[in-house]
Amino acid sequence: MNYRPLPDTDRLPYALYRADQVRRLDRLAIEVFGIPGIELMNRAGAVAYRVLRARWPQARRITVLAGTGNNGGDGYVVARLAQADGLAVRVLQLGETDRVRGEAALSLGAYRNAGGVIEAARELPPATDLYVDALLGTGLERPVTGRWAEVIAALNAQRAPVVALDMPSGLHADTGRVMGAAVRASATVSFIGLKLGLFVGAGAQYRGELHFSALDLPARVYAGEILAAARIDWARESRSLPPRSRIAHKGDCGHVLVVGGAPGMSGAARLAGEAALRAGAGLVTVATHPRHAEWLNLDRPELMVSGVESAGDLDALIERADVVAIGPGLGRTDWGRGLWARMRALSRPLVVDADALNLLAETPGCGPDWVLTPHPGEAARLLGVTTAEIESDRLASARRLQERFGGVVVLKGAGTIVRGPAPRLPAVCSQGNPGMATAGAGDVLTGVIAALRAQGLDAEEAARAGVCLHAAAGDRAAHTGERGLIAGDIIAALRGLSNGLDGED
Ligand SMILES: NC(=O)C1=CN([C@@H]2O[C@H](COP(=O)(O)OP(=O)(O)OC[C@H]3O[C@@H](n4cnc5c(N)ncnc54)[C@H](O)[C@@H]3O)[C@@H](O)[C@H]2O)[C@@H](O)CC1
Ligand SMILES: [K+]
Repeated sequence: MNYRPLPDTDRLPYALYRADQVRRLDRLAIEVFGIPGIELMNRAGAVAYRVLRARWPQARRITVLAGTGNNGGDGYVVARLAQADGLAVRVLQLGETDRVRGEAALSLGAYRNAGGVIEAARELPPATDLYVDALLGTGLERPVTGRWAEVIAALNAQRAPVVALDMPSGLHADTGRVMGAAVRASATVSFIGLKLGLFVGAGAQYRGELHFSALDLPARVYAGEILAAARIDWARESRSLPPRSRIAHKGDCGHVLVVGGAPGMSGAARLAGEAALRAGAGLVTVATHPRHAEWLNLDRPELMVSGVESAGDLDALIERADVVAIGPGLGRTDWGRGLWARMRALSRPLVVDADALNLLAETPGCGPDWVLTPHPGEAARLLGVTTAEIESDRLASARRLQERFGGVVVLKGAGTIVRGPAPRLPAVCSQGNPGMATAGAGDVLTGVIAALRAQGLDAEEAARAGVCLHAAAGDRAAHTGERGLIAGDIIAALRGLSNGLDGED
């Protein structure tokens, strides 16, 4: 992922918080642990300044865009430090400085006492090497409009790097929604707690390279706060993968049955099957339409294939399988409908994807041992809402899906969410890239989750690990470029990653 550790910034933590929670942590640090607010602000500004100096050491002219809240306060600290270092600094203010209160006012005073000047933000200076976005942080409370939106649009239209303090201004800290306009940052330096909105919604699009500092707050500040979600990545989730027994035989590594591949859509089932093999399943059978059953595994003979005319043909196959992945290329004709109807009636561990989800949307039901893997469009059909509604609060959408359909929900998209039954924390995957928006990538994920489930992980572990393995494999495949990345490239990266050979991207 887009993260380079720098001195003075911690490795990205796994805890994600909402804005109200981070405010509570702030308050606790100040009121209970006695760290003055201005001290926190000075630390925040200092960390951000070090990040920008380390990343853009050649920048001599720095322009700070400041709002009237504490985010602006952090910005004045950066301005003061840059000025003390002999850089050419301009601070452009949005909103009146006489509205600046509290710690931000102290910070403004310190900047002015050091000879700093504040200018009204009329237009962006034509020559600047770097911008600091200190307009809005977690205090964003309404859509960005008028002059603020114009300044943000101008910032996004120019070419100099932009370092956002705490959050890219205009990005909602809880949902990652763009509130009218948002700063497209080159880097974001976030403080105290990582905000959910940096990882869900448009977060990945707007945050740029991500840095974090807890500002040296004692661990006890965090002890009482239940996370809003956990960030997950392959480095961490790979730990749930059991080591292979030295005396394993193929039956010990699980048997996955993939059900799908209506005429014209055999590739989807084939991709899911091959992905399951590469993610370590001992045996994989593809149950598919008889029309192409004979040639489906011609170039992948390790896959077993069974042509099924109708649901009755499935029974013997189900008997031998540990996990069934149903949906890739299933279609919605009588053939696919019959197979889905048979599968949903059985209490087998299922991974439900693609057309099986569309059929589930037609006749809703609930399964305790299901992993559902909808993309936003399928999620919208399942909940009877629009895709835009799903996307406007992805975490809430995943919760509603889980409550309605049971099992574990994997809501795909940038920042894939894994949501098991409460009180388990929702998880947000911080790996993956837009190259993975390609035909068949979802089929690969289905195969991977089924393979991990078949190797003994429970539904939620398999969903979390599967999402991260798939995303890390996509990142690995994207080393040679996102454009033109195909599902087979993701499959090709699975094996190395699942053996710990290239665990971190
Ligand atoms: N002691 C603290 O509380 C610390 C706060 N920190 C910084 O403080 C930030 C939070 O500060 P605040 O709570 O003051 O909030 P912000 O500075 O994020 O913004 C609040 C101000 O912006 C205005 N505003 C909100 N939405 C707007 C919109 N759409 N258009 C125009 N104006 C809008 C509000 O009226 C208010 O004046 C954090 O993101 C972080 O950068 C850090 O300095 C660490 C310590
Ligand atoms: K900001």
